[in-house]
Amino acid sequence: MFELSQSFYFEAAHTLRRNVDDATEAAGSRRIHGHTYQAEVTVCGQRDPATGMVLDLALLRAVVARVRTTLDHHFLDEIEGLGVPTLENLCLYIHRSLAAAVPGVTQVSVWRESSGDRCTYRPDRSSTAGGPR
Ligand SMILES: Nc1nc2c(c(=O)[nH]1)N=C([C@H](O)[C@H](O)COP(=O)(O)OP(=O)(O)OP(=O)(O)O)CN2
Ligand SMILES: [Zn+2]
Repeated sequence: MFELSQSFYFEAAHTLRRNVDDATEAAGSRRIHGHTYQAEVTVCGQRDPATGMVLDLALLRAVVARVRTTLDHHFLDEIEGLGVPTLENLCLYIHRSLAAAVPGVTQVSVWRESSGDRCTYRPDRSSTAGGPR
């Protein structure tokens, strides 16, 4: 098996309701604020001997660019289908947005370097079956 990955970043604003004891922190998250998010998507599959590739990285890059456009410089609270704008839901949203065009996406990670926070989503194996050979 091979793993191909593509990374990207986007800048976006959101609000978040949190159950934390620190009232200042909770209030800060409730206000509109922004983050620089990093993301990485991974496709797993076998190499096609004819092309020498699992998947042409240009295809993955193009699909990732389309998803990035829906997030970069957007207010995440307003993005349809995202739900509460957490790292977890961003992983799910990116995975869902990619899955139709790119089979075999086995992992999506979203993180913020500034805080060290990171979330990784690995879909059930059954939903990634039929990916690149
Ligand atoms: N399980 C999760 N917990 C939290 C998430 C999340 O997506 N999943 N997100 C947040 C917030 O986005 C919050 O705004 C982050 O706040 P905080 O940790 O206080 O960090 P900063 O505002 O300093 O963030 P920077 O990345 O440094 O800008 C909280 N919890
Ligand atoms: Zn935040």
